[in-house]
Amino acid sequence: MMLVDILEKKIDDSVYIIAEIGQNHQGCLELAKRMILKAKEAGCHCVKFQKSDLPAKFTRSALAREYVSENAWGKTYGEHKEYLEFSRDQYQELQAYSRQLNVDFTASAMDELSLDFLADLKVPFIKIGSGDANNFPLLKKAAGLGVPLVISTGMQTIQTVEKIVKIMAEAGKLDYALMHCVSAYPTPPKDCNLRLISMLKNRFPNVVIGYSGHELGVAITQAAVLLGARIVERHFTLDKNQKGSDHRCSLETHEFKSLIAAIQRFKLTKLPFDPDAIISMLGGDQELAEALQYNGEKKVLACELPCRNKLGKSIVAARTLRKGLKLQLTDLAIKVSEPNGLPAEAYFDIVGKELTDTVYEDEPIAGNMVKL
Ligand SMILES: CC(=O)N[C@H](C=O)[C@@H](O)[C@H](O)[C@H](O)COP(=O)(O)O
Ligand SMILES: C=C(OP(=O)(O)O)C(=O)O
Repeated sequence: MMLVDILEKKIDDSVYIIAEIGQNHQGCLELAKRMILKAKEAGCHCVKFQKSDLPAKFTRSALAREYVSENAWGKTYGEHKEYLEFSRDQYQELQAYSRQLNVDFTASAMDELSLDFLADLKVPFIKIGSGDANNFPLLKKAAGLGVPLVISTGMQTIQTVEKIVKIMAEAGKLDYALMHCVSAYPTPPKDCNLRLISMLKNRFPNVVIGYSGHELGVAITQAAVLLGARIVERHFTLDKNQKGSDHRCSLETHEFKSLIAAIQRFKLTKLPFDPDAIISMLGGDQELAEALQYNGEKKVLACELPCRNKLGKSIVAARTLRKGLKLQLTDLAIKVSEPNGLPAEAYFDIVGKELTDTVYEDEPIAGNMVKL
């Protein structure tokens, strides 16, 4: 099955399944290949990686910060991320291997250079992860590339989601999907907020809605499908006990197989089901009930704050900017910064505003540095 068939609504009884290998390959090409093979054997339609150009995604101080964690692959966050990053040649090798196995191959583009890189590789679609859902210039650029997009919405407010849809509409972009997502690893069931899938479907009836889940197990993801998610993404691992931030909330091969088998048994043309029907269909327990309870409007949740602080994007100075300057777009860049600055969604709002402090290149612009 191809993603475009879902995006063009040519198929309405199937779900496109993405195995998010992400950085669960431990920086090892051979393990990455083995994971691709296992994901294909489990029945996934796509294997996905995460592509970053580190100086484009992170400020120098974000790369230099100490990373003290049992999941660290280096002393600093930069060394850690470098260890997990594959080169162009390695990407090409993984892409060729996926082609041999007849499984789609792609990655999330975590900065503008990575977006160009993936467009150049001619992947079937590009993923924009939650960390960039408020990175409006990246979204504008992505919308102009002529490549289908899958955009996650974790750590964001409904206002930001509306802005994403507006950016796509202004670019005349139709072939994109929005993924409901909560960026907490693992996400507690009560925070999964699955009803937002129905809300997104009602609010944006022309947009395909999917689910990128970080909870434990498969039942909540099955419920997401019964609410109408047509694309499912879950982290994939060959062993949940390995070192790394994402392994615990990932699915092993047998779990992907059981998730896919369950989805194939669903009568998807009868969708959507209501939460009570879903709980009884899935023999649901307390956790499923919590995931399906109404949790209010889409907002940034407390459980997402650690991820937003670590990987959320801020506005930073593209070059040294002197006090008194009226800010122009070319003065600004969007990166993960240490400490955080104004959130990326404020990018267009601060243009024309006066800077009250000098900000050095690659340093964050904080709220109190701009006369609003
Ligand atoms: C928001 C986002 O990018 N999340 C990604 C996708 O879900 C994650 O895979 C992170 O890259 C990962 O959890 C980071 O872990 P560490 O900080 O140990 O490299
Ligand atoms: C961060 C990512 O995904 P999500 O926001 O869907 O978890 C990603 O795909 O890189």
